[in-house]
Amino acid sequence: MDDVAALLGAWMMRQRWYATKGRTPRIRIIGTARLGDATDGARSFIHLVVDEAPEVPVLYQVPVVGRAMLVPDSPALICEAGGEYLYDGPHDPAFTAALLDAISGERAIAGDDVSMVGTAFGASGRVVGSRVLGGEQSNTSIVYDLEGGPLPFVIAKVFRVLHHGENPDVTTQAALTQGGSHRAPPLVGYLTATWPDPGRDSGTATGQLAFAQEFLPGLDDGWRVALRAAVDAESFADRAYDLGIATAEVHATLARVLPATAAGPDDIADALVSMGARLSVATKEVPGVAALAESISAVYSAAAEGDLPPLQRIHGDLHLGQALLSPERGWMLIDFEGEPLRPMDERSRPDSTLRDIAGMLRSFDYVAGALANTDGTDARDWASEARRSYVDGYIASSGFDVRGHRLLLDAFELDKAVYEAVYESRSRPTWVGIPLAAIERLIARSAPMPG
Ligand SMILES: Nc1ncnc2c1ncn2[C@@H]1O[C@H](COP(=O)(O)OP(=O)(O)O)[C@@H](O)[C@H]1O
Ligand SMILES: O=P(O)(O)O[C@H]1O[C@H](CO)[C@@H](O[C@H]2O[C@H](CO)[C@@H](O)[C@H](O)[C@H]2O)[C@H](O)[C@H]1O
Repeated sequence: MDDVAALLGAWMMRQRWYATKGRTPRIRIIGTARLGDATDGARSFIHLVVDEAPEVPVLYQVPVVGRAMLVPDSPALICEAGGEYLYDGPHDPAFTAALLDAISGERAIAGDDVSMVGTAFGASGRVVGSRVLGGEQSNTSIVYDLEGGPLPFVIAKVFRVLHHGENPDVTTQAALTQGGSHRAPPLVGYLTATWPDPGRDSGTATGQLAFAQEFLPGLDDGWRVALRAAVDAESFADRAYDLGIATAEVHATLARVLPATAAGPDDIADALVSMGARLSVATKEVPGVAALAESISAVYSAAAEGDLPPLQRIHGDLHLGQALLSPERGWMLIDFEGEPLRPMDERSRPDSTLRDIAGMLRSFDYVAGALANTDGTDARDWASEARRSYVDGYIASSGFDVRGHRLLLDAFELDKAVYEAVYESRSRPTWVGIPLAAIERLIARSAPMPG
């Protein structure tokens, strides 16, 4: 096993999803489960491995397929070990079929030090093809072509980094499916695992490994649709209005199906404390934020006077890239995993719907920012119209007086822009000016009127 661990580590460090780039992994396999054998003899496994090289060890899921024969020219080859060739599971048809079978067959799988079980919401179908979606980053998404079932296409998202506890990408979308929402692709099912965790009182941890949902082929996400409209100076008002309705409908279903609680002054105080904490981290990392920190704090303090609408499950990282526009079904929301920079256990807590609204408002501003960055096009009016219309649509569907909570909404927007400044400085430094400009605007508009 030690040899396999070292070989896996050498391969993992070259993968997009390897979380601590630049380090040499120190891998220990803590559990292995065999998903099944294909008719050609290929054996599908999921290894759970801990990388002990970083200060805080990271737990990964590594699905592999063992084959006796070499697959010529396969880019999915990981290594040769124990007399067989190991392949990266999501890129191998034996694993992709076994994964969907484990989910939709609701199979309980007892492995070495790890157990797994599938939960299904409906039948899927016979797999006739599968491929990994491009742009693989922290997760790996597999698209399936199916026959003989209710859905022609399914997408399975395989989480590479694992955590104990519920993953909102699964549980929030499961709630939407159970609540009958048409605003998110219906869930087909998911795979849960339990593994040893000496750091926990129970000695074990449980979390989701993967989920599958309907795949809607050929759709553009909202970011592309909006960017195209802005480039053509074509109004986005109607589509933004509909997106406001879609957001409100998702919120309504989630409030009905998952716990929602009235918010009191303590909740506002907590929300503002957490904004303050994010701000202080951001000031250490982004000089542009540090320069504005005092004024940002003043906006947060002003918001303390407001009243917070009820708290409930939300999307958590809503932006145009998380909305798909279907000609037949309208806007649908995806990727309910929450903000990647926020700890997983915080992401399922009841939160304010204003956070999602603020996230989408930021996204319209980003379209203008991205255009100004690329060719200097001024799309500020385009963005203002889209922002107004989005809020109008949200109010029309929910009846919730968003504009009556302007101070809090500004605070959530600022908080998101602060998050974005950190995100951009780490991932796309040339874009950091977009959230920084928004922070300046939000501060200016919140400043008390002179005289
Ligand atoms: N159900 C779906 N139907 C169609 N496309 C999807 C679906 N789910 C995801 N996608 C596509 O896959 C991309 C990545 O999915 P996402 O859930 O955002 O994964 P990640 O968290 O890895 O970014 C999306 O931008 C979208 O283009
Ligand atoms: O899609 P993810 O869940 O990984 O979200 C992260 O990446 C997003 C960028 O892809 C980032 O979104 C920011 O940039 C978008 C344009 O590319 C813009 O529409 C968003 O409004 C803006 O926040 C997101 O913040 C981050 O969590």
